[in-house]
Amino acid sequence: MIEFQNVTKLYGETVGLDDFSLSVSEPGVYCLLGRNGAGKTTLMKLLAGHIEATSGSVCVFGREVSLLHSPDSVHYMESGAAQFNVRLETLFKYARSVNPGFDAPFALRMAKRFKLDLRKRYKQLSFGMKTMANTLISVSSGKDILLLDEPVLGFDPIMRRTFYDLLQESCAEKPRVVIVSTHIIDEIAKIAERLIIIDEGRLVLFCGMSEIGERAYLVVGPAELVTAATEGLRVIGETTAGGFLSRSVYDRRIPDSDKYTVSALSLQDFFVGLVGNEMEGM
Ligand SMILES: Nc1ncnc2c1ncn2[C@@H]1O[C@H](COP(=O)(O)OP(=O)(O)OP(=O)(O)O)[C@@H](O)[C@H]1O
Repeated sequence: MIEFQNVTKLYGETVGLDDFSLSVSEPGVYCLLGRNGAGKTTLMKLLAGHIEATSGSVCVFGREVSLLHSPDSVHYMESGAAQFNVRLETLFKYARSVNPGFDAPFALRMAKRFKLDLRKRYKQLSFGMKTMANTLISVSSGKDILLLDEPVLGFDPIMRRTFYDLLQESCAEKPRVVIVSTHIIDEIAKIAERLIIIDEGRLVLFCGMSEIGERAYLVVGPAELVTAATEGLRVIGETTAGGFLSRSVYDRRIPDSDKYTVSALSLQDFFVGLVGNEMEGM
């Protein structure tokens, strides 16, 4: 479906992606994580054919993507790019006329759930509502590959919950690849099936969410016992307080013990441990 092969994207001397390879072959929700400037938007723009790789290739359904061949199966709306001066109802009609696959009934259902007033002009919407309108048009696009760049930016917690429910409903109705980039990590963790982490333009991790649940955990207890129990394992973060050591581990599980506690690591803590510590050379 999607194939990045040794893709490097340079903006002058700045690295957007660096020898990046990734192969996505199954539908599902993919959570794309990376720090600011890691290359998430660059990845999406390359996939949508909005920019071209400096070297390497990007293919969608076996066809190489370029500025001249942007894939019809991909929907991507650059955040902040749109400044329509029309009512939302007109915008939906427009979306339908340029894309016959646009699922208008679903878009209307979503707008109702989001309490979005379709008679309002796009320009008059609040920041969160504009994101909502963009997100809604994207999810209703009917395309096989959806790229959602910060789709819940400016949403209140209730709207975010509504969005995740609707995305799940939409994917159940029509399975497809949905790549979601967000900094609100633990919320997307609840619905994503797979995880892509990039850092400084490079792929750091690509795995199933269940693997994180199995292999990422926290061990807390007396320092010498925790040190011994986690010896040889990949420790991605640690803190000490009063003779107690707390270690975040990404490796095989260790057995439970009454000498220390082993508990689940949130995706956010896992991400911070993995990427934050690597940046500091751990
Ligand atoms: N048009 C551009 N011109 C110059 N440099 C750019 C351009 N677009 C992106 N970059 C640089 O490429 C790198 C990756 O940027 P990108 O926008 O892909 O990151 P991101 O992961 O989406 O970040 P964020 O989470 O902050 O949105 C950054 O160093 C950024 O400054």
